Formats: sequence, C-alpha cells, structure tokens
Amino acid sequence: MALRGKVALVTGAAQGIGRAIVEILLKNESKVAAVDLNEELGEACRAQLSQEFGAENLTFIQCDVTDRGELQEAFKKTVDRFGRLDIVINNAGINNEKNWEKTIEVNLTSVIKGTYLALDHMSKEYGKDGGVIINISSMAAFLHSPHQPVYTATKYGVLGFSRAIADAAEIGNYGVRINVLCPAFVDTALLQSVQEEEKMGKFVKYKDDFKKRMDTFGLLPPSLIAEGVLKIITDNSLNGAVMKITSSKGIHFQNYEPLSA
Ligand SMILES: NC(=O)C1=CN([C@@H]2O[C@H](COP(=O)(O)OP(=O)(O)OC[C@H]3O[C@@H](n4cnc5c(N)ncnc54)[C@H](O)[C@@H]3O)[C@@H](O)[C@H]2O)C=CC1
Ligand SMILES: CC/C=C\C[C@H](O)/C=C/C=C\C=C\C=C\C(=O)[C@@H](O)C/C=C\CCC(=O)O
Repeated sequence: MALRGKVALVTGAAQGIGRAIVEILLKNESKVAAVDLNEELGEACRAQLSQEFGAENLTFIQCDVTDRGELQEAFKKTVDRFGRLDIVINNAGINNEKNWEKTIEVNLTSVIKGTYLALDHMSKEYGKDGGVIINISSMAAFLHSPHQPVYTATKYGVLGFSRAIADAAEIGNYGVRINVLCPAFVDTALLQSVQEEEKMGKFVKYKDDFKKRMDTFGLLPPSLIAEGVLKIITDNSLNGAVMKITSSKGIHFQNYEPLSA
C-alpha cells in the first residue's frame, strides 16, 4: 500500500513507539488520528507534529482503549474527520504485574477490540475498501520475561490472535492484511516501569536482572520500530507475518514451518 493520502489510526500515539509511528506516517504523507489516554501528552504531540506536517493531516483523539464506547467513537471521529480509514495500528500497551487484570485489558482485550473495529471500517465483508492492521506484540512472546508473566501472556496472545485473524481475513477475502510486530527492548517511558513497585509488585525485586537483560540485548530507538511498521504497510505480500526487531538482527521475520500431519 502506498501511503500518500491514506488515513491511519494509531493507539498509544502520544509518546514512545506510537509517536514515532505517527511521525513516519506523516513523513510519508498519510493523514493520522493519534489516539491516546494521556490528553496532555497527546495534545503536545499533535501541536508539535502539526507544526512540521500541517494541522490538516493530524488529529488527536483522547480515548481509553479499554472503554468500548470510547474506542468506537475514536474510529468514528477518524472517519468523520478524514473521510476514510486505511491503516490501524493497535500499539497502546502497559506493563503492570500488580494490576495484571488491567494489563490484559489494555494489551490484549483492547487489541482484539481494535482489530474488530478496524475490520468494521475496512473489510470488504462489510463493503469497505480493504486496509492494513498492525498489532504490536513483543519479543517477550519469544523470550518470555520471568519478571513479567502477565505482560508476557498478553504479548503471546496478541501474536496468536493476530495470526489467526489474518488467516480468517485471507480465507474470507476481507481485503485487509493483518500483521504482528515484536520489538525487543525499546528506549521509551514504558521501560522505566520495571523499576517501580506499583507496576511490578513482587517482581520488582528482579529489577537488576531485568536491567542485565536490557544491557545484554540492547535498547532500540522507537524510530526503528516505525521503520518496521512502514515496511509492513508498503509490502502487500505480508499477511499473518511476525516481524521481529532486535539489536542483534535488526528487522527480520519469524519463520514458521508448515504444519505436517
Ligand atoms: N518499550 C519496549 O521495550 C517495548 C514496547 N513494546 C510494546 O509497544 C507498545 C508501545 O509501548 P511504548 O511506546 O514502549 O510505551 P509508552 O508507555 O512509551 O507509550 C504507550 C502509550 O500508550 C498509552 N496508553 C496506555 N494505556 C492506554 C489506554 N488504556 N488507552 C489509550 N492509550 C493508552 C499511554 O498513554 C502512552 O502514551 C506497547 O504495546 C508495548 O507493550 C513491545 C516491545 C518492547
Ligand atoms: C516494561 C516493558 C517490558 C518489556 C519490553 C518488551 O516488551 C519485552 C521484551 C522481552 C524480551 C526481549 C528479548 C530480546 C531479545 C533480543 O534482543 C535478541 O537479540 C536475542 C535473542 C534471540 C533472538 C532470536 C531472534 O531474533 O529470532
């Protein structure tokens, strides 16, 4: 898919990986709805990027992705503002092993909701024009983190759900490609949460081990994840693909051997 004139909705867009994705989409002449819970950061993101890319190409929508009504309204506002929807990136995520139910709500349940809402607005099964969905998982879905059992579970879930619904999209001729992106450690605010007892609960005692892992595997810039998103959007051959981004191998894909009887 060429990006010029296309309309994208990005969740968790106010900072970190989401903001880097918004920026690369704007650089490639897309129009973007930046969706985030944090109104202050979201408005700041909109103001700063609008200066560079034009206010007509970017809108900020304050929304809690765990609230079905708010998320539905965010999709509606996007189509009302820009007239169409072509790309959806379910990126919003948290790390909270203490309030682990919240982690499941944000990282998994809301990604599923966001995927289904994206299909409502893009799938040919509903008479729409097709599109691309990218769900953000993590390398935690390959190298589980003993310090984040529930975070890890949500990322496994995003990967499994996305691969399955991508197959459904192909079988059902939705005209929508659905792919997963699994970054390793990325230099964002999220990583700071591993130092905090109110986020890590009893696992905070392992924070030094976590730091060692980060030192071992290295920290990625959010801009590299955004490049991976661009590659997925512009490569029409990708559906059900699992892109991994690590310091050791850069952007690469998980290979899955065909299942033999
Ligand atoms: N930072 C890292 O090392 C890695 C992050 N990821 C994933 O990438 C995604 C983005 O993470 P980062 O940019 O690092 O985090 P971040 O904390 O820098 O940004 C996340 C954004 O999501 C927003 N958000 C949180 N809960 C929300 C909700 N209920 N509704 C709407 N927005 C909400 C926050 O306000 C924030 O702006 C997450 O899914 C995370 O699990 C994956 C692998 C590595
Ligand atoms: C608070 C945010 C929490 C976690 C951030 C992230 O979601 C979790 C990452 C968990 C594990 C990361 C592993 C990283 C591994 C690498 O970088 C690789 O270079 C080394 C290991 C194997 C590579 C295998 C492959 O690339 O196929």
